[in-house]
Amino acid sequence: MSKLRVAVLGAKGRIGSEAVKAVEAAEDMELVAALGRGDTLETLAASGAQVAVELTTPDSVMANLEYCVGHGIHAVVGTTGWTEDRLEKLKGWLAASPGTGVLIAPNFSIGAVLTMKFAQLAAPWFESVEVVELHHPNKVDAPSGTATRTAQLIAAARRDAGTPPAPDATTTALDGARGANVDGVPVHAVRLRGLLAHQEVLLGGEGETLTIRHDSLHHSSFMPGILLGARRVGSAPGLTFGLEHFLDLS
Ligand SMILES: NC(=O)C1=CN([C@@H]2O[C@H](COP(=O)(O)OP(=O)(O)OC[C@H]3O[C@@H](n4cnc5c(N)ncnc54)[C@H](OP(=O)(O)O)[C@@H]3O)[C@@H](O)[C@H]2O)C=CC1
Ligand SMILES: O=C(O)C1=N[C@H](C(=O)O)C[C@H](O)C1
Repeated sequence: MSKLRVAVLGAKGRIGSEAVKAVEAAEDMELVAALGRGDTLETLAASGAQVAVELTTPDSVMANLEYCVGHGIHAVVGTTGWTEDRLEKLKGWLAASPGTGVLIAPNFSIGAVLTMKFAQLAAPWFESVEVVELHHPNKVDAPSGTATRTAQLIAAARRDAGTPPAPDATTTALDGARGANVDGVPVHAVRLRGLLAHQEVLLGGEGETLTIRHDSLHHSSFMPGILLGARRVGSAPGLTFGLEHFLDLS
């Protein structure tokens, strides 16, 4: 059987360099290109890549995806920075390139995907809910893509269930003290040397609390999800948002 031809964008980065090794080690894949900043995207088409794994930066991801989708190259995207405007633009490119698939995964680790699922399930049952994400200090964006997605899923679950807003008597606060407001859910971002990627969802009700915590201790935690995404994205034309859709968890 012929191998899946995979390219990695952001190949010298923290997660991209790990993805290069994972693709090289996968028996059903061939690494056909490994691009860093400044490398020409024409290498992608010339390499015959079927799937591009996009692990760059929020300022680079859109141009890379426009090229990939325009050339019928499926994409598995871990890069953060997704807004409604950006998603709409991407959907427009995909509409003009039927058959091409893009997976955007706010988090590729199974534990993080399950954290989001568990949080969604628990959210309507507690009066209060807040999200705390903790990352290495080299991360350029805050809050993390995972925390943003988690808060959005929590907010939707509470809206659907008719759960009232969480109680909060704060009348005076230093800027930022109550975190960022993501769809009504406070999200707090910690940056600390020694950490990689961690998240807690704190839920509180009368006389009880529930904490859902996930820790990525090494970039290897993201690799099975990336490889799964690369194998599946070609059979999922259009936009898939969240790895849970390829894990039958949606
Ligand atoms: N979804 C998930 O599970 C995960 C997502 N991430 C996300 O992935 C992204 C990368 O994270 P991380 O590896 O820590 O960041 P790094 O800064 O370590 O890596 C990004 C790499 O991309 C390179 N780059 C920038 N622009 C381009 C371009 N146009 N073409 C090719 N390469 C480019 C950068 O080069 P230079 O240094 O020269 O700028 C750098 O080497 C972030 O958005 C992060 O949040 C990270 C881990 C897991
Ligand atoms: O930058 C990181 O490191 C990570 N980024 C993603 C995010 O913003 O959610 C995924 C994971 O948290 C690691």
